[in-house]
Amino acid sequence: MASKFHALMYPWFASGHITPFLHLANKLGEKGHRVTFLLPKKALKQFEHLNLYPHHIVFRTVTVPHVDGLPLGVETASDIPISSTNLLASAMDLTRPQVEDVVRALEPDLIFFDFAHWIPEVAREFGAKSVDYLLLSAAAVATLIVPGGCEFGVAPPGYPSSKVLLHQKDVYSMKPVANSTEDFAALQERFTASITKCDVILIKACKELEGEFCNYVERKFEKKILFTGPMLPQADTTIPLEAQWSNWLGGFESGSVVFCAFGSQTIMEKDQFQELCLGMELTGLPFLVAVKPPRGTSTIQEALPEGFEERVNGRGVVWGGWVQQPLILSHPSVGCFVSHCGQGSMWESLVSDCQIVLVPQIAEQVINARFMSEELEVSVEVAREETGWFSKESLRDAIESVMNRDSELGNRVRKNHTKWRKTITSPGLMNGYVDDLIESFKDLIVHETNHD
Ligand SMILES: O=c1ccn([C@@H]2O[C@H](COP(=O)(O)OP(=O)(O)O[C@H]3O[C@H](CO)[C@@H](O)[C@H](O)[C@H]3O)[C@@H](O)[C@H]2O)c(=O)[nH]1
Repeated sequence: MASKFHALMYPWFASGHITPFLHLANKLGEKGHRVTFLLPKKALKQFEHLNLYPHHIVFRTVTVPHVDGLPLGVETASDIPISSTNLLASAMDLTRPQVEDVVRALEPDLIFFDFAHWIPEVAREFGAKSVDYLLLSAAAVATLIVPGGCEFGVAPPGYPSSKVLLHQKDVYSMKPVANSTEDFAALQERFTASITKCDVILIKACKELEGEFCNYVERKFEKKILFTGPMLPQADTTIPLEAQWSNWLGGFESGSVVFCAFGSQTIMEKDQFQELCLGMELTGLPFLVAVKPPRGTSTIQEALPEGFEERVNGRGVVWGGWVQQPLILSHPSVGCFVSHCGQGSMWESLVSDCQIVLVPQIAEQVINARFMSEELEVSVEVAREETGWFSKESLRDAIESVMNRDSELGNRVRKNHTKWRKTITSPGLMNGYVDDLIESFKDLIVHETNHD
């Protein structure tokens, strides 16, 4: 083969997926490889600025067909509650003829995917190799994806941790991802088919951080597993933080502001959202909360607790739209990040200087949060009741435990966080992983696939 390859990327229609696929595309583009990046029409505007190598990375759009049950015009997961994932995934399945046309015309060497479980068949038909890119921590793959999985509270033989487990009390986190058991089963089948049929599994994990989990996953799958290492984006210096936030944050002392965001998909129940606001108020600290309006409301304003705005006026803002999270996390005034621990946010929190408080929403985020809090000891997880509810007091206590300068726990997580940040940002580590990955991809392209 030529020394440079051509990869097609077709990520799940969600910003938590499109963004990290683009980070990988940039690493390949930086080394001179070509990438054709497929995404829904509406998503193009939101993501094209993340393409740092336009000479090497070219976008193509697909039209997302309508599926009964989805509101008209829906193209990405941010437009729907997470429980409707299966419907949008069915719409993605209907794009297969469009994808086949692109593959037929462009003849890529590799196709990267995650949700489109039929990609391995398409790839094989047109002589490409398929890479299932799992945007999950190795711990989440070990507990939720490997054959057999994990029972509540029980570590299977050889599983590397007695702490990073789901327990009966986490059952709340299993509910939001599907409307019914059939939907849940359909999603699981999708992942199993992807893993079984692809040529290689690529996991967005770093052996320095999750070594034992990486080893466990490698032992459990009967196929080649690659790890991306710290797939950190290059800082985008072309777009500064919006003035409204840099001005507002600039009015507070260094490290004093609590920033809270729950990713692109979380929609909270209204009472839990109000409790979150009240917990922020109880801390007495300045805060910026950027989350979607809760279920059943169309604006944040209509959902706020009684009298809240007047009481926190000048020190607290609750915002219902998108903010530039990485830039906010690197603002000197921000000292604490209250996060749902989606994988993108997990990495962004690790490379930031902020203290980390975790409020996971779905099972995979619970595993990430346990890994961060119990194994690495870089964060604290907010305590929940048996019902899954978290109180304003438990949120306040968790924030105080890391923000209080005299707190032993706060100092411990700060010290551990500093150590891990240095490890994952150490010079040469990321580039070494990228070079190894590229060699593995080249090997894959030249060798015959040896499974059916
Ligand atoms: O106002 C916002 C909200 C989010 N982000 C960014 O959006 C990304 C969010 O990604 P992530 O933290 O992974 O959360 P989700 O959007 O919730 O991601 C989905 O996809 C992830 C990757 O599979 C999973 O780990 C999560 O559980 C799943 O909810 C991050 O880069 C954030 O910086 C912003 O820039 N501004």
